[in-house]
Amino acid sequence: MKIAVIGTGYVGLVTGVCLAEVGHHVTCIDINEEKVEKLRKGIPPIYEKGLDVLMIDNIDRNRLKFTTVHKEGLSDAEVVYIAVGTPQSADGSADLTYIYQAAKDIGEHVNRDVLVVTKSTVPLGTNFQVKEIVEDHVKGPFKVEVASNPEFLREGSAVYDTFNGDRIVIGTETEEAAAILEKINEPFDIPVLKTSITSAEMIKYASNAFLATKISFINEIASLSEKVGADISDVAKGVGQDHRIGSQFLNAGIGYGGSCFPKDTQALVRISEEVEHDFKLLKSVIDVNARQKTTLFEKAKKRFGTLKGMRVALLGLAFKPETDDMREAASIEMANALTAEGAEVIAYDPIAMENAKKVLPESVQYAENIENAIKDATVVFILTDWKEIKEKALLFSSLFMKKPIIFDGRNCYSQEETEKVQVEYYSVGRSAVNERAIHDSNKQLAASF
Ligand SMILES: NC(=O)c1ccc[n+]([C@@H]2O[C@H](COP(=O)([O-])OP(=O)(O)OC[C@H]3O[C@@H](n4cnc5c(N)ncnc54)[C@H](O)[C@@H]3O)[C@@H](O)[C@H]2O)c1
Ligand SMILES: O=c1ccn([C@@H]2O[C@H](COP(=O)(O)OP(=O)(O)O[C@H]3O[C@H](CO)[C@@H](O)[C@H](O)[C@H]3O)[C@@H](O)[C@H]2O)c(=O)[nH]1
Repeated sequence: MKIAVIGTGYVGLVTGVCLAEVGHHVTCIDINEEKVEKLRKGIPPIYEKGLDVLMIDNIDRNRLKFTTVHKEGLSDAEVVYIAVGTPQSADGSADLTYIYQAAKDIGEHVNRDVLVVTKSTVPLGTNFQVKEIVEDHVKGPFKVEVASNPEFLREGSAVYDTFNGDRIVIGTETEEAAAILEKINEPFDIPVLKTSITSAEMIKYASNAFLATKISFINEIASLSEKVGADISDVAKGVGQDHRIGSQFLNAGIGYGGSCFPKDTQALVRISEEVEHDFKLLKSVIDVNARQKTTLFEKAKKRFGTLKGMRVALLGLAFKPETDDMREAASIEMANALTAEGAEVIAYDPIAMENAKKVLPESVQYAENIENAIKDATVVFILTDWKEIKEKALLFSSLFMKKPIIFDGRNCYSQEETEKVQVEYYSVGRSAVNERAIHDSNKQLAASF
């Protein structure tokens, strides 16, 4: 099939590349010339495992093209995917500016009957607006159909997820439109759920809201566990072994971040308000997450009194491992709080440092490896559970720091391992380790700054 994809971000690029991989002829369109220039050379502008190989392969096979000229990609396309951003507006709702512009672009440039498929996460009713805008701008007697085909990929495993998804949701007004999308997706061999457009739009928000709820729930249990002396790792394991609950998304930590959960939970609250529904549960999920983001910093404040003048190592900057995405990363709030406190921050991330430099305070310094980040530091904060950080941070802290102290926002280590290497260790939902042994000497250390 001849397919156009508008937007080459995490979703558009992965979708375009994977559709080409299963045999479709795909043109990806983006307004960002620099991005398209890179893409044409086979260089993905994002870090995503396995994407570069598939991209180059499909460019070579002439099944995948990139352009900034909408007409080039749209005039001949039978199916057009919209995968532009839907960022959070000032009032929390989804900003649909890019969606409306993409719909206008489609209307102005298509030259045949077209099926417009929305992959972007959009509020209920948006697909009908897209249809209206496209119809208002088409320059011929072309039939316009729309479909909601929400995307469930996770950053860091986006290619894998596209070929191994749990379901493909197809929301359409007609059986014909659904049949076209089923045919396109047939090679992926993933179960298809056909629904109305509105239900498909709701499935995406409900899925993200539910996963965010699981995280805030386990973080609340973690806070409680700390107070009553339970261990959240054991608690989450025991809870998750119940198949009705499931073990995934029960990792307590410094809260959820990223390009989706924060904005999509806020957007769903706004969607609810528009129909006069007070979504109390989701509002609490958001509040708990906001509080969770500050817990590690508060613990450190309690431990030291002040962090003024201290050299603090931040390990892991991306919002999660295996991505260079800094959107709503916990490191942003932490770096801001530490800098405001007067701490000297030295940061390390295996992949996200270039992106981090654009959003972290200017005073933050960057180390080229874990060892350099921690060797002169008084305290280490772990914010992203990269494999490399999990493997090295504890050992290196015990070897290279004078009095090793770690605040771990991702529970990377067991209590036993930290006890063994004599590291003073604070995590989430578990009691502190080696706290008393060196507490007093460190208090004196803090007082000397
Ligand atoms: N990132 C994820 O993991 C993920 C997963 C599932 C769903 N989603 C949803 O998918 C959508 C896209 O997310 P993303 O992270 O890929 O966005 P992104 O911001 O990384 O990329 C969007 C791209 O669209 C381009 N663009 C904007 N307007 C355009 C236009 N008129 N014509 C051509 N290109 C245009 C931008 O230049 C940009 O490159 C959002 O609605 C998001 O909520 C994202
Ligand atoms: O047990 C957990 C699991 C995740 N997180 C955090 O939650 C955030 C989101 O993680 P994850 O869901 O793995 O990453 P995303 O790439 O943001 O993917 C989510 O958001 C996408 C965009 O809508 C959806 O497509 C995916 O299905 C959905 O998982 C990150 O900050 C994680 O650190 C936790 O704190 N504890």
